Amino acid sequence: MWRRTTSLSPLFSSSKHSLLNRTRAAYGLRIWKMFSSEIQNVEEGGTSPGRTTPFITFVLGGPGSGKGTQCARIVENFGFTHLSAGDLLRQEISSYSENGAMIYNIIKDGKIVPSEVTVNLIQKAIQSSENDKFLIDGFPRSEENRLTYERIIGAEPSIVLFFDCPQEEMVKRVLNRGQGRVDDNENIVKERLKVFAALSLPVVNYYAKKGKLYKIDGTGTEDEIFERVRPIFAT
Ligand SMILES: Nc1ncnc2c1ncn2[C@@H]1O[C@H](COP(=O)(O)OP(=O)(O)OP(=O)(O)O)[C@@H](O)[C@H]1O
Ligand SMILES: Nc1ccn([C@H]2C[C@H](O)[C@@H](COP(=O)(O)O)O2)c(=O)n1
Ligand SMILES: [Mg+2]
Repeated sequence: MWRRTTSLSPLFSSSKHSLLNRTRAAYGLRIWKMFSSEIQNVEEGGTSPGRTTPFITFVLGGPGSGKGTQCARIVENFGFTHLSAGDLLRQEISSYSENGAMIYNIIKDGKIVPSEVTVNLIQKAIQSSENDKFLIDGFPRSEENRLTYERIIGAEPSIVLFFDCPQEEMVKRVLNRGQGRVDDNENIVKERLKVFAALSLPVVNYYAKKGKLYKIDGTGTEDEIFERVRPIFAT
């Protein structure tokens, strides 16, 4: 069953104690320890020294469904830090890191990079940020991605957004993107769509069953789509 954006549960509470309870439910011990000084403060009823427990939103959708575009709007309006798994991987390629060549060879074929590589990049990015609200865009792309994240980070997302868009529209957007991405061509976009249907949709269904999924109609203008997203984050 899909969660509808019209029946929104409050995502951000003004009460520190309800934040504590909600994040306790959502996060496992390892990520909880990363933020332990703040937790102690909240439990003692003290004031926050600037860092709170993280609120993590996974952002899912097929290639060209508008994840990156809408994440930029959420960042502008709600102060999240945007971590695109694809961008983190592309940075590894452009910095000629140890895994760069391997990542390039996988991305150029529209396949999925080994989960540990991607999760380690996400973990580093979270740890090096001062923010406590993250959009993790394009992740998890597979059940294996999801399970590896849970194993390494020891946590689950607070919520999951899914941009639902017809294939023809996604293909049109990808082919018009004009950013010179090695995977933005007709053959590879077809492969990415197949990978999305076979490996990513099961993850979408998993979070729907857990009641964490917000399915958003990804058609229309960027503004129209953002007006569907806004109520999810508005207090
Ligand atoms: N509502 C929209 N209508 C038309 N074009 C759009 C819309 N939203 C985004 N675009 C354009 O479509 C292209 C793909 O959008 P975006 O990069 O946000 O998708 P994505 O889901 O992040 O894709 P990928 O998974 O391939 O990174 C971009 O050129 C973007 O400007
Ligand atoms: N969890 C992920 C995310 C991305 N990749 C690889 C494979 C994708 O085709 C490519 C581009 O990602 P995008 O920018 O479209 O989100 O990056 C992956 O292997 N695993
Ligand atoms: Mg993107």
